[in-house]
Amino acid sequence: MATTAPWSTEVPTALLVLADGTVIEGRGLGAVGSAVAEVCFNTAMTGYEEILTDPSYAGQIVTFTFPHIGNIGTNDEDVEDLNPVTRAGAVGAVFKADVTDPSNYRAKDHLDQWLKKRGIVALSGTDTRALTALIREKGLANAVIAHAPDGKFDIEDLKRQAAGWSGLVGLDLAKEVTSGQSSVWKETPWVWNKGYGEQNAPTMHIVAVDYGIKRNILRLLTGLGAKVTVVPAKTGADEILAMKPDGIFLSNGPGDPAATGEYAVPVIKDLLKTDIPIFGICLGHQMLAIAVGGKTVKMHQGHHGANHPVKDHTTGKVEIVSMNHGFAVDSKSLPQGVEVTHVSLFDGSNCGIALSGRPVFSVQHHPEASPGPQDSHYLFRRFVNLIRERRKEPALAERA
Ligand SMILES: NC(=O)CC[C@H](N)C(=O)O
Repeated sequence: MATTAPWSTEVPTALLVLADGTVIEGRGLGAVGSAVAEVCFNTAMTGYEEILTDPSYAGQIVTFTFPHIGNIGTNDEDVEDLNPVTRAGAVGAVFKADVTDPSNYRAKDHLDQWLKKRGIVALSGTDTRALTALIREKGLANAVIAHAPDGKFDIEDLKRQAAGWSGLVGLDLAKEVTSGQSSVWKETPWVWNKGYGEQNAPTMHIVAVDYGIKRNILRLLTGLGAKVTVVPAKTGADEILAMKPDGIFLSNGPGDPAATGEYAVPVIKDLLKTDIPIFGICLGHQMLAIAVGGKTVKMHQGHHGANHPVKDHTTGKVEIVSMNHGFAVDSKSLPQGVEVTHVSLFDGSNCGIALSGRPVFSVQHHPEASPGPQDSHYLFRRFVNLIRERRKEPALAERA
């Protein structure tokens, strides 16, 4: 069913075609061409550049519920993907309002040009509330987003492509977006009027397994005094342990955790045989849960936004967090010895686990924010404190 819209007298230059045959029209921007992916919605009001460059969005089209996207332009600093070869992130974007010229002192590029350079196909001028309502009602949808400046589309072919795509379930995308080689990360968090800093006097060594890692995770680790070595997703446990890490970090990433677990889970199981502190975020959380015997499930509409309330059962405190996941750990599947530490106050889904009496924990949400609130930054301190405890060093205050 085509939407009736104010531009219906014009020729639409972009289409979003859902697997059920729904056709949504709009104006094209960004890359010309098409992309098959899962369409989700993100409710964050800021941080579109970080969202679109989060490698966990590989295989997805992001519908922004905030109506004005692009008005602060783009810069070279707010990107979150690490691998310059894959430039992983969302493959498509849907906006309500047309993108205006950038107005911000940090802007380097217009969002339209930036989307083109990154190969992201986008559509503006559509009713994103209606699309969001549709996803909430029917669930995350497989779709094709297409942009043709002359407005010529083979709609039947687009419908076939959307309906024919097998979807994210069973898809391992971490292997597509991970770094090709190990590297040392030195950049520390952004400070007003100074920009990013550099960590040149680390006091501990963290090895971060890159399943599609976000830069701000690395910055927060270096900011707490770590040297961080980033290693590719398929690095073996022996190789990781040979680097003599004080702590091991399991990153976020795209795709189905169950599919990624095929190579990641055996490594995590081996790492769990040591007493080295381990911290996982999002995909890393899901794979840690699988490694200890739990299961993940596909969610109906996923969690993508920067205003999700989560309760930390270990302190009783509620934090407002950044989220980006379409799969979740099934709390009921977790064996004895695995504590549920965090729960979503939106739907009760699992948001964190810890292994009883061991320095191992993980969370579903994104404590690094970027974009989003910084309520959960304390989790990086919790991880660093586990490392400090093992090294018999005094703990940092959990909140800065
Ligand atoms: N941000 C992430 O790491 C996402 C994890 C996983 N791909 C999911 O969608 O649930």
